[in-house]
Amino acid sequence: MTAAPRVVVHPSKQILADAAAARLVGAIVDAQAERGVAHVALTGGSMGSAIIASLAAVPGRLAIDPTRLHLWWGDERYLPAGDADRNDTQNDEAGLASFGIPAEHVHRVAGPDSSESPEASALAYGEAIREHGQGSWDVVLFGVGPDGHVASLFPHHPAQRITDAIAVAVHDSPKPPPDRVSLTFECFERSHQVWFLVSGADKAEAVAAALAPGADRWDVPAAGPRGSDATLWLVDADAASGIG
Ligand SMILES: O=C1O[C@H](COP(=O)(O)O)[C@@H](O)[C@H](O)[C@H]1O
Repeated sequence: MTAAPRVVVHPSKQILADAAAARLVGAIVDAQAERGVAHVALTGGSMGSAIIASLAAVPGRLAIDPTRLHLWWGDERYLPAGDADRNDTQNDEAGLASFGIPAEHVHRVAGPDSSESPEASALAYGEAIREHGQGSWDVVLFGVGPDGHVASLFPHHPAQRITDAIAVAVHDSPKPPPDRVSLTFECFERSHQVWFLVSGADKAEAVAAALAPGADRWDVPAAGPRGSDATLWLVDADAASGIG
């Protein structure tokens, strides 16, 4: 059973980031109270870093026990560690380290400097997720591209159709860089909460398409993921402008 999408519109990108950060603190604190340990999948892109930056200003963040929080990425660009175009680098630059989470709890996807191929990196990441044995994600954060992509799952891309795998190598990405690693839809399906963080008029068409009745994830990947407890579209007014 999954939760139907619920849309929450915010006046601006900054208010969206700030409100989503406060909501994330609450979700992590609740997960730690209910399940002991919280596992959160972060996202790259503009909103992925905006929420990290806003988290640093949430007073309640001190209610989070950083030793019982594990951070992962829903996808990563297959680039060397520290490369400016990596999602984790951009999240680091937004202030990730300020939360004092043990480095071994920040699970980074291996790049070409430490893995033989995107396939080997995807396999290793999947193994790491399996080793942590978490039954499901407490929160998965998604940005949404103008084409409706989420993580590195793009419209009509064969990586969407990989099953029986936690993570997949993505080649020929329509958005540079061409090689990436992404968690699969099958992996994302094991989520308590799925949140789509979307800002900007350039995303309005994708938001409307993903929320349209009968939307197919093959055409609009953002139509796919849903949480068992909540599926939230946290958007600003510009991104919501196409919703009927
Ligand atoms: O390439 C990517 O794009 C998406 C969306 O990014 P945005 O800047 O348009 O919000 C992002 O969520 C994903 O992690 C990243 O690899």
